[in-house]
Amino acid sequence: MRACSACAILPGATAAAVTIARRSICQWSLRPRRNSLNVPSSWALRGKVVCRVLKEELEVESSGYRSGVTEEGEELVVKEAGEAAGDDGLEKAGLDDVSVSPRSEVPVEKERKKEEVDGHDRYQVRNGKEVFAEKAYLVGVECKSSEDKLFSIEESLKELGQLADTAGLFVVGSTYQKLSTPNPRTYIGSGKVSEIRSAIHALDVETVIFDDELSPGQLRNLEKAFGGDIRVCDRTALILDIFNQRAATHEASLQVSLAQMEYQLPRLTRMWTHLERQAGGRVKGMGEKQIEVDKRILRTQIGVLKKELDTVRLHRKQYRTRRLSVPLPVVSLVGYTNAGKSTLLNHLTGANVLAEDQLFATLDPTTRRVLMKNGKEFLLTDTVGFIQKLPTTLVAAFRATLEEIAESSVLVHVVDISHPLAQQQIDSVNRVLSELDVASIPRMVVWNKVDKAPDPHRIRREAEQLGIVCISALHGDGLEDFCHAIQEKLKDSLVRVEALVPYDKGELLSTIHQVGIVEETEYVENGTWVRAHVPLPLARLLTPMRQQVAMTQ
Ligand SMILES: Nc1nc2c(ncn2[C@@H]2O[C@H](COP(=O)(O)OP(=O)(O)OP(=O)(O)O)[C@@H](O)[C@H]2O)c(=O)[nH]1
Ligand SMILES: [Mg+2]
Repeated sequence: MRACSACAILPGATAAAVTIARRSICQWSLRPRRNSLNVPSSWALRGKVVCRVLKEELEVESSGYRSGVTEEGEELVVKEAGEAAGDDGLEKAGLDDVSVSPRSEVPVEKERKKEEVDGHDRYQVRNGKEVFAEKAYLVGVECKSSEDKLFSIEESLKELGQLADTAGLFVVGSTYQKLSTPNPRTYIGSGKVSEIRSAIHALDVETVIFDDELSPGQLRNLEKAFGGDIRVCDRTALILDIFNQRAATHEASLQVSLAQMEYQLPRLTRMWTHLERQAGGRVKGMGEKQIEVDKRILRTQIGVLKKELDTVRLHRKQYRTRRLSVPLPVVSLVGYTNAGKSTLLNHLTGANVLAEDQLFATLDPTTRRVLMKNGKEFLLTDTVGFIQKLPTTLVAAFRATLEEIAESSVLVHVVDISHPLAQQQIDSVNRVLSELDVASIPRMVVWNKVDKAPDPHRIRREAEQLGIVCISALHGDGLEDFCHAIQEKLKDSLVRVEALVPYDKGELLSTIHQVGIVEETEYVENGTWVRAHVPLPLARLLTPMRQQVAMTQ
């Protein structure tokens, strides 16, 4: 099992240090120690408990109890210890800090209460794994200064709720505050902090999620202010957690790990502040030295990951070059997350890409061949969806994947027209695209999910006036019109070529007819002279034959 770097750096550290590390956001998952098995095998962290005697992976029994097996093969149920380990705990880590109770002593009633919220079972199956849904409380800030925001604070919080749900959390409440600028210490004002603290107690909240990226200092101060066992995280950490859960391929895992480590690096400090305080007068104590060591370890890991990613990307590039030898135009589907891109790819190509009503179902690009009724073909690529306030670390990490779309002949912007915030989603996709240097690629907008729109007839009329194709990727409506529109659009991206194709390259000539528009052909002594409009990959393939024509002119 791979250890979380935030945990892995801790062996040898003391109980109190681990307690604090536990409250920080784990490298690999937002809630690893409570309900996933992403803990190093020799470390079991639960509440304020550090147990080194448990070996093997741990199974969660309830939010308050974990079971495991000791090195002697004895089964244990570990329950949350009382208050922080204190100075004593600094010296001793391990079994001393753990309350051990036989399995039968687990208070079943309390356990059951914790397992349900409003009658819902908090154990849910996500991506084939059973996870325990923590209770989350959402917090947003509407800044008067930021007028360029596309989403209102209510809308943004609603989306944050969807993200939390996708990550497997139970949202039990939310609040927001209007400020001229966020408070540099706690992001929100002190009155709001107290209000949230009350809500935490009233609603039994376990995680507080902020809608914007918090600075390491703000995170630390908020955790301190909320006290106890409350985990504080931000939108970026939440999205990183979803990406981490979703990453299915080696490249996606590497990209997400890298983004998580880069997010973690400046935030490492907060694990050690408690220790520094405990150390009292001992300035330059263990905590201070340790943080440098930890940062160095993390930087080394980041370096290793970057190298590994470079290798993976080289393979992808080679694959792309090979694909270019298939002279078909590439059409890329882009759009807001959950717009229906994968559903469209699946319907058109019979592919089996995961498409579900969750955010960020797709992380890796998939390319499939589409054969149109008129016999012409193109390649269709499905890409990762966009979202407003996309974390910069993620944009950077996925830039290479998104670069795929820079090589497309046409970009199809898939819009969920049934969504109440369709226009805002369109604008934020356009914003991300403007950062990706794809302005020169012909673009086409398609309105999806018309079947779900409140007034499909009005939508269709509007689309017709704007020259936009309406489809229902789910039901397959309008796909013929869609393919036709793509073909028309592809013409914009075709390159005009004149080439002399030798007679022994007959297959190239038929490819030109198949994917391009032929204007004129003439049979001459050395081959077939052809003037046509062809997709860029084919134009590249024809380079030597085009040069021959150029030399004779
Ligand atoms: N009613 C209706 N639902 C649709 C349509 N197209 C897609 N959906 C649903 O919308 C949800 C999201 O579809 P996906 O294809 O996963 O969306 P996506 O754009 O690939 O999403 P990400 O991969 O997260 O970016 C799924 O539940 C689909 O069944 C449609 O035309 N009509
Ligand atoms: Mg998808």
